[in-house]
Amino acid sequence: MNLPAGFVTKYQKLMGAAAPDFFAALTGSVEKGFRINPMKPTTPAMQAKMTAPIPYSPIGYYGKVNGNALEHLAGAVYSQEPSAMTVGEVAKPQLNERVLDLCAAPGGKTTHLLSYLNQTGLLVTNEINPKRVTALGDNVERYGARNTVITNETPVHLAKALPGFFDRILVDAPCSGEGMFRKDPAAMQYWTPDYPAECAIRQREILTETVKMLRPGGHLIYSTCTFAPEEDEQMMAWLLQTYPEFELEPIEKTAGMVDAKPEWADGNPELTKAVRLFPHLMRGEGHFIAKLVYRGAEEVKMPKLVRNNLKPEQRQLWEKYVAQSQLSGLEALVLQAHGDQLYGIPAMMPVTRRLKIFRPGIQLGVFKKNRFEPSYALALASADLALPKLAINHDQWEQYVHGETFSLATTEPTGFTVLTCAGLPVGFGKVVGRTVKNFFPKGLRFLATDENTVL
Ligand SMILES: C[S@@+](CC[C@H](N)C(=O)[O-])C[C@H]1O[C@@H](n2cnc3c(N)ncnc32)[C@H](O)[C@@H]1O
Repeated sequence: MNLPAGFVTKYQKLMGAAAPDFFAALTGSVEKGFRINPMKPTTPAMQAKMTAPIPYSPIGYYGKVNGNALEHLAGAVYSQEPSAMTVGEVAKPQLNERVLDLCAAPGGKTTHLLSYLNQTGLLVTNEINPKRVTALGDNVERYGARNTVITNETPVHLAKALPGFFDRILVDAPCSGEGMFRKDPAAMQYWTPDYPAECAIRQREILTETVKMLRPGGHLIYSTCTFAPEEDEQMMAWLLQTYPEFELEPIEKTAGMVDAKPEWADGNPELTKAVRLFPHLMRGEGHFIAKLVYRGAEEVKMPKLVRNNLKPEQRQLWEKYVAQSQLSGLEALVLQAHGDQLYGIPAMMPVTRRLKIFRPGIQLGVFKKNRFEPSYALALASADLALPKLAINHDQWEQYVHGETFSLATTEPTGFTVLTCAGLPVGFGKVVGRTVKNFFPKGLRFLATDENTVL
């Protein structure tokens, strides 16, 4: 791998004696990792893989997972390079907080935040790019979140709609991606000596809107996967100068993390509280993270919250399904029909008419003529819900994800049933006697074999 010449010249100066080690690491091999989803059961295959814990994350492990494996498709594991896991650990929300992940696709940090919210509070997860928001939706659905609203908005629009609203905001900023050179060498093609300064302009615009959305005492976590001081220390120096009501909070440094470098910005010693992750000092690709607290005093009046909007006949169909399936655990959600789709909206979500909402909550199912059909998303979010469940083996799971109808050894109660494999909910089937009709989403079907689904 040939690093861009301008990059080498710049970092020879900045890194000094450490430059050869830094460059050598950037041309070395990529470090892989995965997180487990604490809201879902751990399968034996996961246990067997969880041999090398990541020291700074209780849910992170070194190693690679297969995207076709049962555990990945059922949202029990998430593939994430180890240094990216520091962001979720630093951001770590408290239960019941209102959290915004402003630059969220494909959802690595979002799923990490969800692990700590544990179905409480509210996560508004936003992606500006309409193409990338789909992947975010898929990952949130697989993860089984019931407390999440997905928006497809600009920071400007969000700040207008939700001023002073959030307890915690993560800005995992679009950046020059120098920490991705090893993982994705194509990132080097975009790099020019001016690129970090161009990215910094956009980051300042994003942060200018972000600060408007925090409550007094709220936390802002800013991260990049680049080494460029313009986007890291200099961005935080600018923020502290421009918004004196923000203070940096210290981040604990372990496993090779080092203090951020005031000498790469305005010399403000406070900047050492932020953290740098370099690939020659730790097992990961590289990141910069800063955590700030907002000391402003002005409370904003909380907006009106979402309300149920079901028509009487829709309510009846839903209540009939709840009674038949003895479903419980969703009582806290606000129910809204959008067309024929039923959504469960987190109760802490305000009414925001002007926002582009990609998914207003968890999609619970569809109203069909005279009946309600539960959704794939509900099955994936049902690990801790009371619903009819039926254990299937791995061979049956392979048939299921291929879209086949399959048979059971015994007659089971008729109706929509969450199928579980190795304890993990994998989707709905409709049991009729000894036959399971297939409700695995058509767009996700694939030919699974014992070989291509090994975790
Ligand atoms: C570093 S990536 C996010 C990675 C994500 N947090 C994760 O962990 O999977 C930055 C994201 O910011 C988005 N973005 C680009 N320009 C933006 C802008 N002006 N405002 C907000 N987000 C932007 C990009 O589309 C991209 O998805």
